[in-house]
Amino acid sequence: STGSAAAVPINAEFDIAYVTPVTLGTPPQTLQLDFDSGSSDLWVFSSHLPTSQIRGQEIYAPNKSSTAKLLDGHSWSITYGDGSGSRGNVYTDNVTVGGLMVERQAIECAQQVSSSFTSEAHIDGLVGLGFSTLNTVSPKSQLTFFDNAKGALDSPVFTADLKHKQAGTYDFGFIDKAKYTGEITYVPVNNDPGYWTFSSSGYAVGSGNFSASPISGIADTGTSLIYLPTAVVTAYYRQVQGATNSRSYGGYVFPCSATLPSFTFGVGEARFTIPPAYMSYAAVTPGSSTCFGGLQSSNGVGINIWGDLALKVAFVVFNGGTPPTIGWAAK
Ligand SMILES: CSC[C@H](NC(=O)[C@H](Cc1ccccc1)OC(=O)N1CCC(N)CC1)C(=O)N[C@@H](CC1CCCCC1)[C@@H](O)COc1ccncc1
Repeated sequence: STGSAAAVPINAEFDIAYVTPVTLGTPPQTLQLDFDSGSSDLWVFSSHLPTSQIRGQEIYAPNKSSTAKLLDGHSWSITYGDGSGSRGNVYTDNVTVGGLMVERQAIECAQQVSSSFTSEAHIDGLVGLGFSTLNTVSPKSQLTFFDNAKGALDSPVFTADLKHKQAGTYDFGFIDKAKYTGEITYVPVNNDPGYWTFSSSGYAVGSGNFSASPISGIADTGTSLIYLPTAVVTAYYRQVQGATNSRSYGGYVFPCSATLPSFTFGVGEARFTIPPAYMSYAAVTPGSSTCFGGLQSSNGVGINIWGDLALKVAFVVFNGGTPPTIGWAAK
């Protein structure tokens, strides 16, 4: 079997996250979920949430689904890198993504979400696509949608074709040759503790020379930006007039009028260049002439992260075979 579903940017201006329609239960309840290769819980806004924590999101009501079953005595609680979090109880039910159905998928129903989730009306929950070792359900941890689907897939892979300010796709079980050009460069994945961790072969700032120093980081569809070591980040912002690392804004900012260099990263012999226009994010406050950089330091995060900003200039194959690998191709 295979599946294919749209990845739609939630913000018309900046690609800060992408959501994908997912149907849950019988009769089907459709929610817009953020597919996140940086975590491994499938959780949703639910009928178990206080209404004060729901502001425009769609909810999943297990008691309205004839195929929902309570996973008795199980709970979950998760905190993300940006400090947001949620927790609740667990049901199993049918979950369908782009024509691909998994029966008895653990659906983690939120009983509490942090304020940043309440204020993000476009995200009704997450589908974790990291390795199942990261799943937070207790006392028995649960499998991700991908791990549950894997055995039935034509090939044990999913691919991400994210785009700038337009809908892309997540495909499951097959590699669509129409979505990329040239060859796919595969590199090893270290899935301990459970991220899609791979080694980039180096980077270049603008037209500068390529620095061939390996950078270990995670391929993370659930993170908007790129978080890399300080040496890389300072080399980049040294080329940006008026750039500063702002404590108050929590990262590198610069005048929105600044001329930005492109940023190139390597995967094996392959090279991927992020154009200058993609390297600036929202103004720090609406209407401000100070903009937030797409490249930030990983110092405060603890791991290097290749988020949507890097993923959207490539076609990426998450190969869940043995051993797992990750493939990057131009498009
Ligand atoms: C440095 S990990 C920060 C990262 N969260 C982001 O990237 C959020 C995404 C977002 C959220 C809500 C609206 C719009 C965008 O966006 C921003 O933080 N920003 C974008 C906008 C920009 N102006 C400021 C910075 C993050 O926790 N991801 C996790 C998934 C994420 C959680 C929040 C909801 C959306 C999905 C996940 O993959 C990585 O989990 C961990 C990473 C490292 N150790 C532990 C966990």
